[in-house]
Amino acid sequence: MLRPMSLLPAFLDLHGERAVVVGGGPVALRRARTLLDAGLRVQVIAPDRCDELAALNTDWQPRPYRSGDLRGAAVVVAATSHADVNAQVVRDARDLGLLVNDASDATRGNLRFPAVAERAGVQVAVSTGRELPMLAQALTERTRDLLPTPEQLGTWTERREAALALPEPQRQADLGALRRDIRRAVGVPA
Ligand SMILES: C[C@@]1(CC(=O)O)C2=NC(=C\c3[nH]c(c(CCC(=O)O)c3CC(=O)O)Cc3[nH]c(c(CC(=O)O)c3CCC(=O)O)/C=C3\N/C(=C\2)[C@@H](CCC(=O)O)[C@]3(C)CC(=O)O)/[C@H]1CCC(=O)O
Ligand SMILES: NC(=O)c1ccc[n+]([C@@H]2O[C@H](COP(=O)([O-])OP(=O)(O)OC[C@H]3O[C@@H](n4cnc5c(N)ncnc54)[C@H](O)[C@@H]3O)[C@@H](O)[C@H]2O)c1
Repeated sequence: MLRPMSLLPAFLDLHGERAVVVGGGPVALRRARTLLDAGLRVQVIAPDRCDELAALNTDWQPRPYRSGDLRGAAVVVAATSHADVNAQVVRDARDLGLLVNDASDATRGNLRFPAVAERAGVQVAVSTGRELPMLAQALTERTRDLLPTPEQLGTWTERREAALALPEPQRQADLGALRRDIRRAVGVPA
């Protein structure tokens, strides 16, 4: 069993960077979708791939993994059905100082994938610090209905910017009112 540990919660801007996903099954598919949604260019290296993965906009190399495949990548996912291949991918990625996720043994890599609820750029991501993906999934499902609409977000952003431009004490007063409105909308005490 995976020893629970707290990880660094962080959101990475990797738009335009290259990701290499080794493997072409359902797990590689999930990771490829996540990486594409975050604006990365995704290369898939696998002798065969599932139909849904074929439908995505990736650069597919239809062959087994070779050391050297990771040059120029920012993020690497090892998601083959062979633990020894995944281990080699992780070693190569770590030698290059890259972010790497090992689908067969999360503790070997330095990158875990959270469950995510998202609307209009607001993202709530859950990691359980262990392997309980169904809990992470349930918590983000519960959160989804709390996410504001794009219209609410637009109004709140404009109110904040307007308040920041005001002199004190009006600035603090307007920011306080905005904070109360947001907390009420999300259902937490003001
Ligand atoms: C959140 C999400 C993100 C994502 O994957 O993109 C995610 N798993 C998701 C789905 C999912 N996972 C599994 C199935 C069953 C069907 C299948 O086999 O495919 C399904 C499908 C489903 O449930 O729909 C099985 C499974 N998962 C892991 C193992 C252990 C192992 O392989 O050893 C096993 C096999 C043993 C078992 O059944 O437990 C391990 C991990 N899964 C994690 C994340 C990380 C821990 C997250 C945490 O707890 O914090 C970690 C450590 C991976 C990592 O980050 O390295 C995504 C939900 C996305 C959403 O919201 O829709
Ligand atoms: N982390 C998770 O959420 C999670 C969930 C389920 C399974 N897993 C683990 O993830 C791994 C992949 O699961 P899956 O269901 O997608 O597997 P799968 O068997 O459906 O697919 C494996 C893929 O690896 C490719 N492959 C095999 N040898 C390769 C090589 N040498 N180089 C490149 N590609 C190669 C195959 O062509 C295939 O596309 C397994 O180790 C499984 O235990 C992780």
